[in-house]
Amino acid sequence: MKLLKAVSLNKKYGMERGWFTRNARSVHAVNNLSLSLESGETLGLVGESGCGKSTLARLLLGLEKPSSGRVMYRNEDYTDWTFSEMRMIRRKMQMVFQNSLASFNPLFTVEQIIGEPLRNYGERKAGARRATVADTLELVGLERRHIHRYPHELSGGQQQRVGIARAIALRPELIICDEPFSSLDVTLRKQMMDLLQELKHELGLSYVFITHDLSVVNRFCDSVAVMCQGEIVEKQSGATMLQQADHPYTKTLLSSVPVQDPRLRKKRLGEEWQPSHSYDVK
Ligand SMILES: Nc1ncnc2c1ncn2[C@@H]1O[C@H](COP(=O)(O)OP(=O)(O)OP(=O)(O)O)[C@@H](O)[C@H]1O
Repeated sequence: MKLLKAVSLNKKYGMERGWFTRNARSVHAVNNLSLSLESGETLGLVGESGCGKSTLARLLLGLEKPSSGRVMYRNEDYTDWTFSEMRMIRRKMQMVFQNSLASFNPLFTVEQIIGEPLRNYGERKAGARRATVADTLELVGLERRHIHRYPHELSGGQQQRVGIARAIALRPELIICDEPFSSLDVTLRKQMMDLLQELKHELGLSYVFITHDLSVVNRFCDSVAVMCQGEIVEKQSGATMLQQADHPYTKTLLSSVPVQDPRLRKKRLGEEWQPSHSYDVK
């Protein structure tokens, strides 16, 4: 069953008319891009900085409208839906950000942060909200005592766990993760990847996972799409990608990223592996 589908998406910035934008150069951030995601799939989206990954995420979430092309959720075309029409789909599609702290209201406690989407979607009873928040905290590996803490009283890993808890509070079907663990150290990153994997099985989630880290793709993604200058230049299964990349851009990407399975790296690039150069998260 296709959960999400994008057909010939284009997003151009700087095309608006006005004194401020008149002389600005336009940017073709997403260029004739099509992709689909099956229910239960984890799709990795990799590509260098500025290639359009976050723009694509915003288009898929309906936070921005494409210049042309269509987006569909369970065969429902929501491209032209208004903000309020998007409500029911937003409930099913959530996002985890690179820097959760920046996305939290600093005056909210953990309980309020995780409870906010529940309140927005009609859960008026404080007791029921608190029970769901407590269940959700447990799911992400935080304790009840964290419920009254403010974001700045949490470690970076705990903040990301709260970001995940907020995303799953409404029990969505799809989570779009935009480099959620890039600020964490290797050990924490592995713990968080394991957590997402457990949640996937427990809650039946699908993921679009934006990352620079090819070891994540290898370990976590069922398939991977490589983006270059707003286009998907290659899409394959995660393991195949690291063994048989076709597109020259993907090969460059593979050779420039230090995180790789040492055996694959040796096989792909004919290099001797130096243990000190690897920080594989396995
Ligand atoms: N609101 C905007 N207005 C104008 N240009 C934008 C806007 N958002 C993104 N861009 C441009 O679109 C291009 C793609 O940006 P985007 O943030 O999607 O890339 P990215 O692959 O997510 O980068 P990174 O990995 O660094 O986050 C960039 O050239 C960026 O400057």
